Amino acid sequence: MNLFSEIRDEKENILPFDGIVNYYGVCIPFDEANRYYDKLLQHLAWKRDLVVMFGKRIETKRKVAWYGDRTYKYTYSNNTKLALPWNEVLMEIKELTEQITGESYNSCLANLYHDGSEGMAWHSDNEKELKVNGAIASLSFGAERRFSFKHKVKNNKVSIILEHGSLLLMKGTTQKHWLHRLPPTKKQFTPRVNLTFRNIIDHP
Ligand SMILES: O=C(O)CCC(=O)C(=O)O
Ligand SMILES: [Fe+2]
Repeated sequence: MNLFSEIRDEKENILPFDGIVNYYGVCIPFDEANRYYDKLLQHLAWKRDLVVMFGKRIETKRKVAWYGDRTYKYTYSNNTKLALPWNEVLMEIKELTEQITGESYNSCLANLYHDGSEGMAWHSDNEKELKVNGAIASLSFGAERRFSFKHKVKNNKVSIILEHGSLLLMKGTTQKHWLHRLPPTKKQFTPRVNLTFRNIIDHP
């Protein structure tokens, strides 16, 4: 079954089962979202990411930056990152996200896609450092892009367009049962900034 949906009702779960994903739509007014977009491009410590593809470590064109309450370590693709301290713009957006979603977050992974040729392959955010079944809030700025979910066993698919200034919340057992990705597209030529607010388990 291939289910395509663009749902704006914040109360509605866009997944049919085995997880909860709420699309809140545009939460940040256009001018405000523009201001954040410019600030994020300018003030985040953007660096190319490392991924493992066909057993090889590859540097991506997509850039990332990672921030948190403390210098948390986060390891994926055999690559350990240390969180940087929050800056002003991220703290402002984090507080806004906490108000809207009613959840709290202690870290943020930021992604910068320069154009539609850059995306992110199927994965779930289930690294050992992340709180199990913790809420992950995803904010989008700049170019609109499609975001897709695929069930790990049943192959159900759900897609949504992430708009400038929008918020998507993944929670419950979503990461356990579903993969997600940002597919590349030939239809976008401008950058997109994505912020995913998460909770890292704070080991003493
Ligand atoms: O860019 C996005 O919308 C999603 C990014 C993502 O899935 C991640 O950082 O884990
Ligand atoms: Fe993800």
